[in-house]
Amino acid sequence: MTAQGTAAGGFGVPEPFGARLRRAMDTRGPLCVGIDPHASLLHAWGLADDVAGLERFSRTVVAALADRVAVLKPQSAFYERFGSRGVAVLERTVTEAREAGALVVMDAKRGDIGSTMDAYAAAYLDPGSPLFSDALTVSPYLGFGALAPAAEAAAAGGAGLFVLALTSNPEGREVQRAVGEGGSTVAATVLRRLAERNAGAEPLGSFGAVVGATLGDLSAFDLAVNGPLLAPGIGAQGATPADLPAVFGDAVGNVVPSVSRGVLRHGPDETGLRNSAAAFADAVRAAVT
Ligand SMILES: O=C(O)c1cc(=O)[nH]c(=O)n1[C@@H]1O[C@H](COP(=O)(O)O)[C@@H](O)[C@H]1O
Repeated sequence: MTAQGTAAGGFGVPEPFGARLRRAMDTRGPLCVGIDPHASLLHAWGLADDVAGLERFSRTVVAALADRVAVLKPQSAFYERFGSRGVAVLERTVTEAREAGALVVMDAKRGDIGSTMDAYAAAYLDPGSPLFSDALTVSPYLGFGALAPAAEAAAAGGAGLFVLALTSNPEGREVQRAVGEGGSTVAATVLRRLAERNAGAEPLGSFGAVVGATLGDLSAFDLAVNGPLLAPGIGAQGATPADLPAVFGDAVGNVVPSVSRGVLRHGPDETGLRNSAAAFADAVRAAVT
């Protein structure tokens, strides 16, 4: 069975994302590398800030890492800024990364009313779509329930969601730690709703939370959502793999630590990218075991 397994639930039934991710984490280690083609990185790699540069950058990251890291996470914004030709590069990047064995989390942070979420789900979570990805980052700030069409499409297509809960940036606090009608913080409500969605899933639910590695002690929050915890903020934003046990406590085994610029700055040399990802992966293993 590859990372893109299709038949664990019986012929024609896609294997759930959570199960595929758990296997990838166990065999490759849990690291996620973000593909964020900033203009400054294109320049640093000796590439032009144009569609050809974008394509070369993306192909290099995929060639260097898709056969070894559990997850690659392209950031849609850096492709969208080139219009339809940039989105075409994003499509090829997703396809090539998946063919090479990585799971792809599309970082597009979509979130809207339910009827519009249906269309976002068709774009990213329908296996027939050119942008189909193993999982999608989504925003719950139009209400967790508004994400239901995406959750249903993900379940039907063997894909997953990563719902913003406690983001890595300092500005997130005012929204995410605000206390809602029931007396819980917004983030605690998101986490509780994820736990409900993932109840009974084995070995891991398909509905994850985004929880920044930069946030320090999170013991006030119940991170036991029976789903993956995508943890950006390692590298350029200042968190390190050594921070993970203190931030995530007992949930650390379900953490997918995510690094973008911290790895990408070692390109365009493929060996440089591989060595950097391997060093992060080793540091994660040392911190978590
Ligand atoms: O959903 C995300 O991936 C995400 C959530 C979050 O809370 N913080 C965060 O930085 N991210 C994304 O993770 C990546 C971080 O990039 P680096 O700071 O270069 O490692 C960017 O693509 C961000 O958009």
